[in-house]
Amino acid sequence: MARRSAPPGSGPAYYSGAPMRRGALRDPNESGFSAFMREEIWAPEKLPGNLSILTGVAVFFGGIAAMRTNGSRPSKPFSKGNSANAPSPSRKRLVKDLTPRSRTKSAGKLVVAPPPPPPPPPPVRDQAPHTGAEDKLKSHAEHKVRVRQAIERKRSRNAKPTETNRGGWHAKERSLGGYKQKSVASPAIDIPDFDQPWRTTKDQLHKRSYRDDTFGIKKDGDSTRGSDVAGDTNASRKPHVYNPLSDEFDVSAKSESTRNLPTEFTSPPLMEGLLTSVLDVLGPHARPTPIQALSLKHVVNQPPSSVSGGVASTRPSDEDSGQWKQYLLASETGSGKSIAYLLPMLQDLKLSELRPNTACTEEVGSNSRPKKKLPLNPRALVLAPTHELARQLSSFSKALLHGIKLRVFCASQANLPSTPKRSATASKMAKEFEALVSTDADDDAASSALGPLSKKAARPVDVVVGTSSKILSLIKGRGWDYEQPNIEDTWDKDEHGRTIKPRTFTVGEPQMGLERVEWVVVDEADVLFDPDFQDQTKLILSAISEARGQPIEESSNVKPEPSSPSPINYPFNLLLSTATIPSALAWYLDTYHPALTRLASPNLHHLPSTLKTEYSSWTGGNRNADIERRLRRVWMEDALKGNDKKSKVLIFCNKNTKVEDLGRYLKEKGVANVALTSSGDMRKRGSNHHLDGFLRERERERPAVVSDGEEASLDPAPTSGLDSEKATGVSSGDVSEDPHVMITTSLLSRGLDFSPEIKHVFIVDEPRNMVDFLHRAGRSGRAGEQGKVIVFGKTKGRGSSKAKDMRKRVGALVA
Ligand SMILES: Nc1ncnc2c1ncn2[C@@H]1O[C@H](COP(=O)(O)OP(=O)(O)OP(=O)(O)O)[C@@H](O)[C@H]1O
Repeated sequence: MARRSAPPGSGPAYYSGAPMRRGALRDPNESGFSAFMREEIWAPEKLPGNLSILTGVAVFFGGIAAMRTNGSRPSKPFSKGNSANAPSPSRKRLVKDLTPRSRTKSAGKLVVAPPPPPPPPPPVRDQAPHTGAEDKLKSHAEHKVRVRQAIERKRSRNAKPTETNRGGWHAKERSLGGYKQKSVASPAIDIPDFDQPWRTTKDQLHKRSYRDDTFGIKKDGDSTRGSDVAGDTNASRKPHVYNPLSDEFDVSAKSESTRNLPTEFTSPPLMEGLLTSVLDVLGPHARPTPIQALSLKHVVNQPPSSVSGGVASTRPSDEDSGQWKQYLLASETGSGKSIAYLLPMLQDLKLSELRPNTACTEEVGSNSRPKKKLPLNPRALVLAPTHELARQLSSFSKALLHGIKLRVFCASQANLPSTPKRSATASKMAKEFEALVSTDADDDAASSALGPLSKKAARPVDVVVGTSSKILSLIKGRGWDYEQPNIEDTWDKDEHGRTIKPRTFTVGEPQMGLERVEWVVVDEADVLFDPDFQDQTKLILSAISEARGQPIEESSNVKPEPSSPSPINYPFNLLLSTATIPSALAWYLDTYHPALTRLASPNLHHLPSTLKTEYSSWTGGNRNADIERRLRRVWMEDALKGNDKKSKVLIFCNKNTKVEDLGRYLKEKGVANVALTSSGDMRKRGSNHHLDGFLRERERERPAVVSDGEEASLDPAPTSGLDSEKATGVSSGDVSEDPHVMITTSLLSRGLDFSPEIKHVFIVDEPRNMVDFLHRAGRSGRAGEQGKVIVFGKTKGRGSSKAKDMRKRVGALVA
């Protein structure tokens, strides 16, 4: 049967059409309002819902009305004994009552400001009969007063600092001859004058309240030393704030804050010649960094008024009192600690030289009977953990000595242990040294060791800089620590299987006397007093004490510890310098040097404020490829910024094998690089040429002007480190350009002053601890230069929690 077609305009079969509209059945005479009421309000299906809405609205408005009349205060007064009839306060009110009215943030904790004065009493009314209307009026007036007070409180919290609350939380940026720092002052904590240039920012203070009191001096058991800071102590007010890094750093709370630090290198006056050299090196507008200011104030012996590069008439007061100085200088990386310890030392050496009856030539101690004169007889020693650092420090010291003509000798010749096994270069150097020192007698011998000086210009060495092991071999003779294998099983065998008795090794002659040593600087003290290196360092210090006639006797009965210290008083000035105070160092100092004064900058244990932190995620594939990509991104950013020069990048790995692997990979990809491991051949050269292009280069040292105006060359080949000779033998990808990448381990993370061209530090392996991180990162962003540290890590999936934890820790270091 044929299907009937649907009528035109009809919908599909499932389409039911629009429902009939209500209005369709409406009485045409009914008004719109009554239709609305009938259909929307009174309609039986809507009535219950409408009634609940109405009830809700009524309760809401009723509640408001009730609160307005009775909410602010119990309608009936109640006493302690009558608390039963007290209205139960709302939770909001309860909280409000328990919370201090006004709070001020200070130094990372909430400092509770005194509560505001009580609200003014309500206007006095006539003693008229009490009516309900009057109660309402009264509560309304009180309510208005409270609202006004709340507004005022809010305003005062947001208010800009006034003159009396100068600084408040307002950070002020100042430019300081190369050092740009933010400054802030808060009346709530005791930090130095507002005029001091190295103030911390609000954020810094907030994040590290525990450090506010590390600015300044700490001298256990001696409150008089800090007499010029008397009254400044804020130890009692120090908030206890949890520091997530406290297991790694000493955040001891025993320091005092200090005021009135010098803001110029001239105050207190340095000797004229020394001041000129400092300004030559740093620039004419340079100002002391915080740690330098502390050193100028507390460690530098001011020259007597008769001296301004001329002749001193008296010894410095410290010497008169028979007190040897013991100071720890602690401040963040790149903040100028070298100058902070060199200035007091060099100035004092010069002053003692100018003194009548020159003490610098006297030998001290009861056993100072005339001995065989040794080639080196310095008055100061500077100990450094690596040869590279020793060379750089020696060059830097020389640059500071043009004006005062003291002589520095770098004891580091090659990066080899002091065993008889030496490379050809090293033994050649040793022979040269021995030949030089054996040709002349007495002090001239030492000066001849310093290079081709004419006899007229020859002077004894004043300062020796070197690694502990090198200095020990100068003191005790080359190979003093060489252990002759006595067990026959370890001896070599010839082709017939017979054991060959090893050649007896003769320990070399000592080359350095210690009787005249008056100053010892231990740079990177946290390394050199680390349990691994402590023995060597202490051996040198005891040897000096013995040579000066005051041998150190260690008590063997009780094992000393901070609670029962065993103070060691060395008969010379001892300066320790460090960017981090790990717990081990703090323990050592508390135990053996409880009287040592700690000078610390406000930014200690934080990254330099000019150093930005960035995180880079591994993609999950080839990590070397990720590093290469990031390197290229750095250079692309340089190009986009219009920089002609590609910035240099320092990459830190944990292991030598990783260094070599990454070096090879980058080389294959055409990225020229220097891969430097602790055992690399490049380090055996006895110079810093392997770091050329990466270390900060200063103007080549000017020849020293000797007393009669004659010029003489000071530089022996091994000590220079600033020579422009290009490094050879470095692994290089693209031979057409100098390497822009250096890959290394923590070996080079200590103390070295890298070039400002190093704008990026890559940390590709998780450092062992935060101390290590601070030192690695601190190779960039030095002396107020901009820098960036890029931390690589896994941000997703398994193993990412480690990276997250690392981020948290790094976050706590951000200044
Ligand atoms: N007052 C200053 N003004 C400008 N530059 C300075 C000042 N003092 C030092 N510098 C420069 O800052 C750089 C870093 O100095 P230095 O190597 O002494 O830092 P440091 O605190 O010892 O660092 P690290 O902890 O890494 O050893 C040097 O190039 C130095 O010349």
